[in-house]
Amino acid sequence: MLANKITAEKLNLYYGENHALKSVSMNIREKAVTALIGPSGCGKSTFLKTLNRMNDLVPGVRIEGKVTLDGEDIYDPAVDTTLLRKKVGMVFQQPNPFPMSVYDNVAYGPRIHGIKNKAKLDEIVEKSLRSAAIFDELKDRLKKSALGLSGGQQQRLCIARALAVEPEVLLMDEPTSALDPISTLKIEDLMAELRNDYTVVIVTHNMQQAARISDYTAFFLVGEMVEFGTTDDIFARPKDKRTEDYITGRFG
Ligand SMILES: Nc1ncnc2c1ncn2[C@@H]1O[C@H](COP(=O)(O)OP(=O)(O)OP(=O)(O)O)[C@@H](O)[C@H]1O
Repeated sequence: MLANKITAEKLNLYYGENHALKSVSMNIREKAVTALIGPSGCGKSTFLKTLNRMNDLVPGVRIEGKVTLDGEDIYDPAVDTTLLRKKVGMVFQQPNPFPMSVYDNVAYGPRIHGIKNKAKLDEIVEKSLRSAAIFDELKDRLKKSALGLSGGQQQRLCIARALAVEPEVLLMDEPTSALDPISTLKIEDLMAELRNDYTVVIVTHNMQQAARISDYTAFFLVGEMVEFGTTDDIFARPKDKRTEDYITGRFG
């Protein structure tokens, strides 16, 4: 059994009157891929965003309960959210490179965190692009605009950008849903590599993808976390009838 990296305890989240997360408790294991699955609007993205306090930015949001990272309460008022988001990085559904060069996209985070030395930045940019399996494709285009890349390349660049600040956890919100099948495969292969060094939590609509790439799976339904287990168990031996109905395609 792997160690717990993140623990959510009785987490409730309200967007105004909308009770979007209902007493969700979950242990997210270190250096493993955890997939969040469930029908549209069930709270997967909302839960994902509670893990680096991205929902704090939503007006009218109310959060109760606890989330700990390595045992520390991330909702403690003393927590610096910039440092939290450095540790817990995020990749979104639509690739969103900044309108600047490939190099500057990856160097952006390290620069913000105070790294100015050119040789050090060069090293970080190369290492991050390599980790995102895109260095060879882009090594001759580092000074070119990131907006000229294909969607799949942009998404791997965004992963490199997230890795450049040396996060411990990577949150991915449907990172392949805007990509073609070949780019999707590249990102899935990449995730298999990333699990060696990072704790990865991914929201996916695609159950085959969850089954292929994740070690653990959590099934959400209308704001509740219905079932959590190893991906093998959730797909082959679901305990809850609602999980079984969903994974066998009876609803959703
Ligand atoms: N910023 C927001 N403000 C108000 N309500 C929101 C906001 N984001 C999400 N919601 C609501 O919270 C509920 C859960 O949404 P969420 O996006 O977490 O679901 P999801 O499972 O990720 O859905 P999808 O698979 O369609 O992305 C929905 O009822 C949604 O309308």
